[in-house]
Amino acid sequence: MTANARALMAFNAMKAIGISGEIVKPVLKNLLKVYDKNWQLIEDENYRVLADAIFEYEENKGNEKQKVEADSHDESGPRLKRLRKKYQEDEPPPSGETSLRRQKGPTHDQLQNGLGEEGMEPSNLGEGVSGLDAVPLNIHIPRRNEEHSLPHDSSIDESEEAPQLHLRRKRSEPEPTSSHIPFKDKGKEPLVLPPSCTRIERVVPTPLRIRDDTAEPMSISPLADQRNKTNGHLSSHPRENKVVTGGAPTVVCTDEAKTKPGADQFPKETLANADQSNRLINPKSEPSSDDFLPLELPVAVIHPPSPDCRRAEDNDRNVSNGHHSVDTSSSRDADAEDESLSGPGTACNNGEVLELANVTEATPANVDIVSSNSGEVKISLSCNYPQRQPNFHLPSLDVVLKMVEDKCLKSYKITEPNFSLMNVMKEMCQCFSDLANDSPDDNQANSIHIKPNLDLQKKSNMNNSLGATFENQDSFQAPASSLHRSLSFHSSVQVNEPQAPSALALDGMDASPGTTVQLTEEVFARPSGETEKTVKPTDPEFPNEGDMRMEQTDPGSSSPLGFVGVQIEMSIPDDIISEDDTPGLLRPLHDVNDIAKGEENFRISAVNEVSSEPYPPLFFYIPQNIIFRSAHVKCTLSRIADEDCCLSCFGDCMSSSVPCACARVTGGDFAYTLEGFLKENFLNECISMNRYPQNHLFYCESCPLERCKNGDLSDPCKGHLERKFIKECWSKCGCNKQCGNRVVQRGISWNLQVFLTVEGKGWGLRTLDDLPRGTFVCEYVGEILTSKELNERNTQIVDGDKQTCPVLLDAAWGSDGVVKDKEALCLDATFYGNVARFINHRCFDANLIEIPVEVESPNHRYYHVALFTTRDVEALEELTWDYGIDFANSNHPVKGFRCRCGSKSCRDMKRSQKAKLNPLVLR
Ligand SMILES: C[S@@+](CC[C@H](N)C(=O)[O-])C[C@H]1O[C@@H](n2cnc3c(N)ncnc32)[C@H](O)[C@@H]1O
Repeated sequence: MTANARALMAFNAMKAIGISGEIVKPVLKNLLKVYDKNWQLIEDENYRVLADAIFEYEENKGNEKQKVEADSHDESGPRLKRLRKKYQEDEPPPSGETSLRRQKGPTHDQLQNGLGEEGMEPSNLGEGVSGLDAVPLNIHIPRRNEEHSLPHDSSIDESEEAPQLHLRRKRSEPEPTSSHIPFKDKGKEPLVLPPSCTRIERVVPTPLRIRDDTAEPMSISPLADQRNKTNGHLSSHPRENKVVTGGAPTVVCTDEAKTKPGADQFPKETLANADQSNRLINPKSEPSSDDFLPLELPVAVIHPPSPDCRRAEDNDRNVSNGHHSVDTSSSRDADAEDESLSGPGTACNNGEVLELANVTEATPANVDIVSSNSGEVKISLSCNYPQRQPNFHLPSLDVVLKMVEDKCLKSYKITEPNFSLMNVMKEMCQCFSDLANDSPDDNQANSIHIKPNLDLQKKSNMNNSLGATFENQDSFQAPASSLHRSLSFHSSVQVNEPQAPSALALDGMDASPGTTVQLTEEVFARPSGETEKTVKPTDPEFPNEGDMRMEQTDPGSSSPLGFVGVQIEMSIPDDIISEDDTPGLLRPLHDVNDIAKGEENFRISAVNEVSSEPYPPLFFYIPQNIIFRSAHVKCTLSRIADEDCCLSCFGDCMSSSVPCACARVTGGDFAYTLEGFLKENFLNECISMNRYPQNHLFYCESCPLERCKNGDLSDPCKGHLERKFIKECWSKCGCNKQCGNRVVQRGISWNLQVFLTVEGKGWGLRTLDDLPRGTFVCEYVGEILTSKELNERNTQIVDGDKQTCPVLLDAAWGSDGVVKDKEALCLDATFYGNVARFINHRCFDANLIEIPVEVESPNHRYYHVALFTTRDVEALEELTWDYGIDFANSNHPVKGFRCRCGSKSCRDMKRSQKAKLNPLVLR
């Protein structure tokens, strides 16, 4: 924000409490000097310092006036009334008190003319005195432990003409116990103030906003960020809402400053010396509680007049409260602002230069960077800076972050435009906090302790400073550091209340009831990486298409299209190709208690019982498909004719004796039983077609798969498997979300777990529940891309083991003869995917089968791929499905790997032959 904007906000804030700009201006100007243009300090606690300084200033002027009047008249005239209670040396401030004044303060005229005792009675102050509503003011309430101020120095001669500015030092305060904080003004009625640390839910329309320094992009998913940022809308997902008016972390926190416990805060000698300069802001002892660490702050001293005050200012960009100084741009702004306030050449019009002098010697400065939501875990930088090194200064945190991000972007080929180092660190704090707070006792039976890798521990000085142990822990469990490569995982077999997926609109708008949501059919990426969505004019090929507006009526329903229309411009990061564990691999960190990060109905934990490899490969967890780039997904309401929906149904279609229109695709019968499992016949047919494909292959005229390999000289189609479809009811149908013909769209309904396989297949997925045959397990979710795009992806990948495992959406490619490239779709879960990306392959007799499911589109080219059990599966059994790999065909889109499925019918002949020679190969 520019200095001018900040100045304007300061003026507005003061205006809101009745102080005119005329009064504010000189004081603000002076404050800027004192604080070395650190606006933060002025803005903290809703301009508390500024207000205090103004009152001081006015009081002094009032005193002067009274003095003059007393001299010239026998009887005293009206007196300026102090508006605030100044904390006296021995008197701690009231609990939770802030100096924020909600009362309508005196006008400039009142201040000039003096104000009678009665005039200051709250009852006479008019609206906005005690009610928060009337005052258009946002409040920056410091979090506990976070208030920092320097106390008033009683040694300062307050009768001086110049405003006495009080830098405030962190003051210890007990946690407020009441939300009603008495604000006394020499016996006046207390005003109701919000307690410190109180979340202010209401933000009144004003340029001032509650700052949310700690708020993370709730969703630590960059995708969500992308969605939010590129669309300029707030996402509808509650975790992503970061509106200051509500949501979780709206507590406004000032940056904390810390020091070594017990450190002498203000060396007496320096204070004494400075005092002689008649400008020392002398600290006074403040009550402290255990909650507070004494502050080690640079003390503000005022030097004697300097001929070159500008230079002095520039040389002394210093830190305050251990916090970073203003960045250079804001400094420039501040300079400009300073000039705008005082006019050119008057920057040092008092003939004084204020600087923040570092009075401690070789003092470590702690710069708090970021903390977990609850604040108990934080990342801070400890900086031991050399004594009196003239050029040493703590740089602006913003500038540091920018520099590191730029480096990361270059070094690690990060293509995510909204990549934020701060978010990564925030996520780290939160993960640490979550893991540390995860009580092993809660889940003892399901706790799996992995012995730390002692070698690695030794190498990396594993004895962590938290004193955490990795086995036999009592109450604290330290999360394993990814650097240390040791861990203690706890499986979370916790059943959450099933939650309806949040309403998502394609443009990222909050799809609240009745909201008109504009669905866009294609999303185009600009070269810059921004996204642009356009509604294409009617396509002659799809004559019914045109206006694609729809009414979103069900607030609890998932996206009507079942995928999020976000264009992700992404090239394959080098680290995927080379080394998953490359330091700096920039993907969201896994929450091993729930790798879905709350996106699914159930937590999906990740456990490693076989090695010290801590986490599954990193990827972006998405619960619904997203479009990569060129995929032409035709999902428009106008294309969904009424006959494709069961408009006349009501409640549960399964309760009707007559199958509804949606059952048409499954031969006039529902694919599901009343209990929500696949019907025997349907399942048997699907299994049979899968296992014995010979009779169910079709060949397209010009196969997109071959085309993208060889262009016009493409080989003939090698055949695609015809598949049986399920058609579920959806939002345009008359039934409700609980309708028995809506199974897949309701999401995962069983406890699943990601685990490291012992057979060397990498990570796999297993069930923690017994699953009956025909159970829907999960959808295969990933990026929707064209087979051409997939081919391009595959050609970039050189290491066979780090390949994509895409699913071709080719079940209907033969029906139209020639499929256009942009319509030849597939799903790839390598970078963006859901839990299905962990399901390993098993030849022939896998316990899962993939079945196409149409939810929102009658277009067979785009459908969902759902995985159902082919037999009863016991708890803890690995879930597998047959990728359909032709191990002999090196051109197969799923690149071959050495199959370790263990099936007697394993199709990987090389491996099978080896196994015959050495039975140990197949365990
Ligand atoms: C979709 S991923 C499955 C999850 C993967 N295991 C992981 O750790 O992320 C497919 C990859 O898993 C491995 N994989 C899957 N099934 C396998 C099998 N039967 N034998 C050996 N490796 C297998 C292969 O490396 C394959 O490329």
